[in-house]
Amino acid sequence: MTDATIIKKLPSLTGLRQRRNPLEENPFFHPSHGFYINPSDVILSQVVYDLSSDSQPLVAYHRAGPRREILYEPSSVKAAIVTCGGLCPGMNTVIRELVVALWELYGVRQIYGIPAGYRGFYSMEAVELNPKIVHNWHKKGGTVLATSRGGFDLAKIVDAIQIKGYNQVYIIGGDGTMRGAVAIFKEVSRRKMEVGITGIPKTVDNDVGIIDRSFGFQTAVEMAQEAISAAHVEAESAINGIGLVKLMGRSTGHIALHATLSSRDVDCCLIPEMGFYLEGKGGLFEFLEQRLKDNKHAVLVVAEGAGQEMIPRNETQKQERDESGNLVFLDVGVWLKSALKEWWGRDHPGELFTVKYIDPTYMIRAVPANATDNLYCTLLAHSAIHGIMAGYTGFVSGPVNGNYAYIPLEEVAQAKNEVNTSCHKWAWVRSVTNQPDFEKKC
Ligand SMILES: Nc1ncnc2c1ncn2[C@@H]1O[C@H](COP(=O)(O)OP(=O)(O)OP(=O)(O)O)[C@@H](O)[C@H]1O
Ligand SMILES: O=P(O)(O)OC[C@H]1O[C@](O)(CO)[C@@H](O)[C@@H]1O
Ligand SMILES: [Mg+2]
Repeated sequence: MTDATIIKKLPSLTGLRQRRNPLEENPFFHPSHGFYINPSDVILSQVVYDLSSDSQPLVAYHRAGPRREILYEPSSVKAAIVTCGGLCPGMNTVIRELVVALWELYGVRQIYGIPAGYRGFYSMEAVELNPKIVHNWHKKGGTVLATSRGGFDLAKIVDAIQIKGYNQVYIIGGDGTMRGAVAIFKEVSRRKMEVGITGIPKTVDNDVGIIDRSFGFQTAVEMAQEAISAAHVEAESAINGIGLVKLMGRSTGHIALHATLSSRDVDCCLIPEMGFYLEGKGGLFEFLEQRLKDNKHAVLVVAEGAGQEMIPRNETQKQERDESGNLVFLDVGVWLKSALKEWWGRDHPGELFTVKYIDPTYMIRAVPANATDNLYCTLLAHSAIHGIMAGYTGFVSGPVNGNYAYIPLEEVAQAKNEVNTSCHKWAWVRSVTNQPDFEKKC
């Protein structure tokens, strides 16, 4: 650690009295040396350095985990848990583990689920939760609490937190949710309320930055394999067959990229971070023409956000947004399928050709988390609880270089994890598929 190390400070509650962590007395834990995390323990944000270049300051985050001293008297805790945005494998596991760990580790007895996302704070009755109620939730896809987009009314939400007396709020959601959580955290601080606010990043697209990856992502990639295999079988069993699979990924192509690398059946992977074009030298049609000549079939994987700028839109479609304000996308798979058919009919009249389009969109996210993601969700929930019990607020827990860290919420809300098309991973995709370097023309 050098003088140039920047340690990302976390906001803390100030009006509560320090007390011993009740884990000390918990019959299942025998806190040994090293069990508690020192407030001075940090995780470095970067572990790869170029020693030949000028040294940059090191950036470090506080390490997540139980603290010897905490700020809440467990019997005074009234916790609220909310899930917002789209579904993601593992949401129920996070809820379950928050409830079970608050109850079992810290002895908290007042735990409430807020139904249907942010709007639920002020428009619906909260549900009382305990370990019995949530015991098998980790085996279910979706979120038992229900979720929604939109409905973010800051004043009403914070009023509800104040009136109901919640003093710990666990917010599970994606980038939009995290931006909302920042606003709640700031308003709660402005009103001088002693309420811990923590975000648990959820995004099947894996588009949240700083953390290594988001929960549910690996499950989604695994689920995508079935669609790609089916597309491959369909394409192989036809004359000049093309299997086309559209995968989630609004503005990032992580699912498409990882599914492509895992499958090895994919001939071309199209992602939002890399523009592509259809006609002419180096275009998609020329590439597919050659693949069909060589292999008699081809498999295309396209992320939903890819090629959006090429799809013709009417004026209404140009303006269309979902309840949260996200642009509504047109179906790139449907557009691509029709463009492929038009191309083949034009350039190869009378020759057999088939495009089988598979859209497993919701099937890859509306499933329970796999074993790896379930474990990950558990560690996230535990980290969040330990942090909030210690009095931190306005933070997010997540793995940074393999270790769990507490990251300022504002930083996470702003950070975006895009596929870096100049890095090794994308080069690897191109070496596996041998697809064109569309960037040459784009
Ligand atoms: N800038 C913002 N400020 C306050 N609230 C926001 C903001 N952006 C989005 N929200 C709210 O956050 C919630 C979830 O947002 P959104 O629907 O964009 O999903 P998300 O959290 O990004 O998850 P995902 O994109 O992974 O499905 C919604 O209730 C929305 O109103
Ligand atoms: O149809 P919904 O629920 O709005 O969700 C669709 C979006 O949610 C995500 O799964 C997460 O943002 C995106 O990949 C997708 O565009
Ligand atoms: Mg989002």
